[in-house]
Amino acid sequence: MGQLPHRSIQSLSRRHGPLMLLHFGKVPVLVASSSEAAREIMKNQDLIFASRPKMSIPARLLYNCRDVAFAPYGEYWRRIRSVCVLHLLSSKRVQSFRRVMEEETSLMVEKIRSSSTGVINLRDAVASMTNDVISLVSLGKKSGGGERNFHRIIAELEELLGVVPLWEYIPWLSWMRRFDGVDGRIERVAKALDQFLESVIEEHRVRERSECDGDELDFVDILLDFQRENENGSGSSVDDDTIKAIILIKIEERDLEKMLYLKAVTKESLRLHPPLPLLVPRELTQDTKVLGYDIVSGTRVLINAWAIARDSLLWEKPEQFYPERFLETNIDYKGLHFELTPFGSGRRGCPGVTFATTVYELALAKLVYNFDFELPNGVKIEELDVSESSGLTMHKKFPLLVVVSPRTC
Ligand code: HEM
Repeated sequence: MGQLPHRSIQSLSRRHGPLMLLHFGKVPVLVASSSEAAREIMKNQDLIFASRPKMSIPARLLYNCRDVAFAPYGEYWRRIRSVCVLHLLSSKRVQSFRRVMEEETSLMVEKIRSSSTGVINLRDAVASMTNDVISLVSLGKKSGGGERNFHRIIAELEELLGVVPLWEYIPWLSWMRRFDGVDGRIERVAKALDQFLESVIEEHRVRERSECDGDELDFVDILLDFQRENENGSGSSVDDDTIKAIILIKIEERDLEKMLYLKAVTKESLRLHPPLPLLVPRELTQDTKVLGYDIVSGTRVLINAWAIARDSLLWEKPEQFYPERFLETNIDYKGLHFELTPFGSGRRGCPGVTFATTVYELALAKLVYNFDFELPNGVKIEELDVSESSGLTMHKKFPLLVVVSPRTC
């Protein structure tokens, strides 16, 4: 599979077709690489494809998969997802985070403006702003000191969630665990995360809540309220580990309406560089047929959204960055168009779409409004290295260094 499995799977599917059944050790894995196959899995048969496989690394790091993204399909998942969607990720709630987003994107612009070096690492500037927005709305405080360290741990968590160890699929290779160092990293990260989240929860518990306006509550406040309501009411209890697991998946993720070109640029960026190229693995819970092939219950499912978004049968000049293509079509990434699903679709589709795209578009709008950008040392745009790094989420491998100059008009 190599470091970039979406690329290896794409070349395999070019030879063997858009629906392949692979065997990772003993585990059957169905790989979908066409929009028809993706529609079949995420829409027509969504219910029986809505579970997640139990994988040992997420289980250890995410409190036995008590987070929304890795929890198996069922009542527990339905309950915590609805808390996230209703209280944290709805359009109304995202609008209430708007002030934080405005302030942090303006602060990013000011930092860039006052930088004396002239050459800016844009990748890190945007990542740091996104981390600050997410820290503020989730934890109620900004990155700094201990939290900076926390962002390093989160980066390591993200990397570990993307590791697919051989011993996961081939049990007799489990002796390798003693030598590959993965277990040690998992234990270190799990401990550091737990200590940090414990302290955040404790701080929120002892903090006096003044006449708090509902909109000022952060994610942890809301989850603690949910915990209290469940203790007093008839619902089943929500313990601290559940709260920690839910916070983690939120953090890890990290008058625009009229700006059509800007929206087209967002779509084109997500088409060419979806942060989760293979989405999040699913698991089939019932025997079925997909595009005429029999698939047995328990099969894992990967959807190569990256390959579908570059399929030459669906896209003209698919490798070219050409935002204008979206000015002439209504295709978007909200889960209804299976040629573009960077956020997945159906029951397990990403509930953070509005949150993510609002921050992204606001940051982009402020950057292009305030600055002109050039690549340093006369490098041409076609020469820019856009290689990807490995992990659960895909990042640009090398920093994006740019020379900025303030716009005068
Ligand atoms: C550009 C940014 C983002 C991308 C590309 C993205 C993409 C995805 C994808 C592909 C999935 C799996 C979908 C599927 O299986 O069909 C997912 C799930 C999820 N995402 Fe996002 N996401 C982003 C940002 C966010 C943000 C900011 C949040 C929260 C604040 C978030 C919260 C979640 C959650 C909770 C799930 C699990 C849903 C479930 O399994 O029920 N995401 N995301």
